[in-house]
Amino acid sequence: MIQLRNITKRYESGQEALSRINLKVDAGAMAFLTGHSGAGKSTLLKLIALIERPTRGQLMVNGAELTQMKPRQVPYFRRQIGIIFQDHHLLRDRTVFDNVALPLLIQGYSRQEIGRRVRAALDRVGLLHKEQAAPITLSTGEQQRVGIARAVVHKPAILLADEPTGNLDPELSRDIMSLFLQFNELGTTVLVASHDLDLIQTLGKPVLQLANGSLQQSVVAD
Ligand SMILES: Nc1ncnc2c1ncn2[C@@H]1O[C@H](COP(=O)(O)OP(=O)(O)OP(=O)(O)O)[C@@H](O)[C@H]1O
Repeated sequence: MIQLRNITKRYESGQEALSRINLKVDAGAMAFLTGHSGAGKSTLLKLIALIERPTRGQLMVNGAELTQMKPRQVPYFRRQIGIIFQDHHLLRDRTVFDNVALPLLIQGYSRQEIGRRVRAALDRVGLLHKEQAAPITLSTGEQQRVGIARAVVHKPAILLADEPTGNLDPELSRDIMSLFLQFNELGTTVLVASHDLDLIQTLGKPVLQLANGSLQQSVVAD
């Protein structure tokens, strides 16, 4: 599903964020990505989502070779991916429903299909009763769950999360991680970057260690 071969990423500043990374994540597998601040976790997720391009190496995602992908193909490629950030980037002047509907509106779904899918995604994160609420009236954990609903509403094959529990207390962090485990159970390939070693080591999934742009374990089987 995801395969990196000898991937190096050097930013224009000259900073080498990743050095000759090899990684294979099977379809339907789940793993956590950890490492010190600046180790390259966000960069690795951005390469897989084609937010950044590698400097060298080969990167295959769901059968596509990303290094050769033309800019006009990128939006179609991204439909296979859901991304969750620590700061969930919700639109403050729209309801919860509208925030979650956004990816489907962009992809041209019918109003009826949007309603059905948005409610299914909100139900899955336990927030169906908040569909007409403004994001600002929700707790931080609820806002993060809206971000997760928005990331999964188009049923992506791959879910990427960058420090999704960074602002949450231990109990809420565990709830959020359980949601990712549930999506994985349903067949989604999931990669979560997290500093929270105490939590992620209890979840029964491989923990990949990035250190100074290098990765130790490199195969994640389903
Ligand atoms: N857009 C950028 N331009 C230049 N350098 C960058 C850019 N983004 C990241 N870097 C550098 O690349 C290295 C890896 O950064 P990255 O954000 O991937 O690490 P991280 O492991 O996610 O860190 P954190 O846990 O602090 O979020 C760092 O040295 C960072 O300063």
